[in-house]
Amino acid sequence: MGVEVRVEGLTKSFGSQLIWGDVSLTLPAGEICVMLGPSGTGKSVFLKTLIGLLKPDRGHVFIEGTDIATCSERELYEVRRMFGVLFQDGAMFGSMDLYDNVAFPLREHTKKSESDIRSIVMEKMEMVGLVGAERKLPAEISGGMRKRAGLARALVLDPQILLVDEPDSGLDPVRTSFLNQVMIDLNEAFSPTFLIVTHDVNTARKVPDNIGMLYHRHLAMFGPREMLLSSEEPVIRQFLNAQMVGPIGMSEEKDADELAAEAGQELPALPPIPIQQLPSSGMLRPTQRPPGEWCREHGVTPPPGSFESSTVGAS
Ligand SMILES: Nc1ncnc2c1ncn2[C@@H]1O[C@H](COP(=O)(O)OP(=O)(O)OP(=O)(O)O)[C@@H](O)[C@H]1O
Repeated sequence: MGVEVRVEGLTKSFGSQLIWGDVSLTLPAGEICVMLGPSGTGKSVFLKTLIGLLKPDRGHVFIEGTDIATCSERELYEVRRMFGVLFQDGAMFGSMDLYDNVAFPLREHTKKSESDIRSIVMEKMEMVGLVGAERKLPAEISGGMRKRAGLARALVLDPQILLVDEPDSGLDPVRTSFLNQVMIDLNEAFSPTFLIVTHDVNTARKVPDNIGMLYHRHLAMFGPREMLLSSEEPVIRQFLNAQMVGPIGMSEEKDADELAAEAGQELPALPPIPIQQLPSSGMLRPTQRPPGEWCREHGVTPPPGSFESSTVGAS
């Protein structure tokens, strides 16, 4: 079962460049969260700070009572064992075949026998649909397979928190959907807490329980999927609907002239909220809420057509 990650007042700069300031949010135990944001807003920096690879200037990251931001190297080493990380390019060792790549954390961090390692590696390879490709080198397989191999490797130490950096980068929409389905099924089976960083609006609209958005050096919003998909907040609305009209410009923020030119332009209506993607079992995951529940509980009228099966693919 996954654990909660509580972030309080987190601030990170490089020299005089503030990346983001005063970020507070809670990744609920066992839930799937997505972090969005225009390029360069510090999503990867956020992931690296959560796992202690980067030190924040201020603030805290609490995981089961340990503050990653201030703990000792020894405590950090222990807490890191709870994490599985899938980096953007899969971060495979080019000279090792997939089997050895996936076995690597087990050989590094445990004293397991080679036969135990074999059964764990093969179990994870099966979960991600890579049985038969064990002896391939990373350069011999497609980008989608490399991502799945990276995911298998992130799983071998049975992580309670999975951080996934842009699973869709370099993948076509069909392979992205397959990879999303693998992550949803893993969450159903083991309930690790997921944080997925992505640009892919389609993934953000259909996969997570919660969505966050970094913009203009702060966390613009974080909350349940239905809250953000029904939000009229201009930045959230523009990004989640991939529109050009709104405060976000090519170089992050539009200037006064660009915004003045847009004044009076009618914003397109909010599209329907799609049904959240189910695991392959067709049942709700343990932390998944029925369609429309958040809207009903909060008296929010969702856009027309929301939660109808015909909107499953809407993005
Ligand atoms: N180690 C570092 N030293 C100095 N600056 C850094 C470092 N790592 C990242 N940055 C800067 O932090 C900013 C945010 O980078 P980051 O890669 O987190 O953005 P991102 O939102 O993940 O972008 P993208 O969506 O394009 O991947 C960038 O301006 C980057 O140059």
